[in-house]
Amino acid sequence: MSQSVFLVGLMGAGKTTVGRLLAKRLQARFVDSDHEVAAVTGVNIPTIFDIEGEAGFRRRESETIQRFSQEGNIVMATGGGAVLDPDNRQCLRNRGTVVYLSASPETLYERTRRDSGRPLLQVKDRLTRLRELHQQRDPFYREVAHIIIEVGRTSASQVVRQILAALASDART
Ligand SMILES: Nc1ncnc2c1ncn2[C@@H]1O[C@H](COP(=O)(O)OP(=O)(O)O)[C@@H](O)[C@H]1O
Ligand SMILES: O=C(O)C1=C[C@@H](OP(=O)(O)O)[C@@H](O)[C@H](O)C1
Ligand SMILES: [Mg+2]
Repeated sequence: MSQSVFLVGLMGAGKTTVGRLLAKRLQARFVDSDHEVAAVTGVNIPTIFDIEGEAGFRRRESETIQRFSQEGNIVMATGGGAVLDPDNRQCLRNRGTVVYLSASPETLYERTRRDSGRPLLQVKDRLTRLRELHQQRDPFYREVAHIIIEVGRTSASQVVRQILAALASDART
């Protein structure tokens, strides 16, 4: 495979988990954009939000996406908000195959239960926040995606199998 694969979707959809497994199966390099942003700054995502605000984090995220999407043969897990920036959407759409891992807010709620690493979910009513984010972002995920996978009750390895099947019948790969 030389065409890169970019995973998009909300927090908890499984982009990081599935991306790592998918990269192994495709013998491609795995890149997690959050991980790269943290590596460059030397601090974790909540600390970047604290110091630079969400806007500072988004700038760093966009730089990371622009840089890594130029490489062929990678699997990249993007952060859930990467699609908010039209330049990011264009870049992802044009430089690889974009896979939207689509899940209900209820599923995302269950999966982000024990998490403290996502600043946007440090609120009292996490389910309402996830519903709002879903409503706001779902149209962007659908706009940018070449492939949409519903990930409700599917295990991560099943999701990988579904992506591989979809890639096999996709003209770009
Ligand atoms: N298909 C799946 N089924 C059940 N749990 C999953 C699945 N994919 C991921 N998870 C779990 O959900 C949580 C969030 O996954 P993660 O890969 O960090 O999502 P994202 O990167 O999209 O925010 C993790 O605890 C992970 O183990
Ligand atoms: O949805 C978002 O805006 C964010 C999602 C996170 O990544 P994951 O989608 O991997 O959790 C991370 O980039 C940051 O906390 C902001
Ligand atoms: Mg992630």
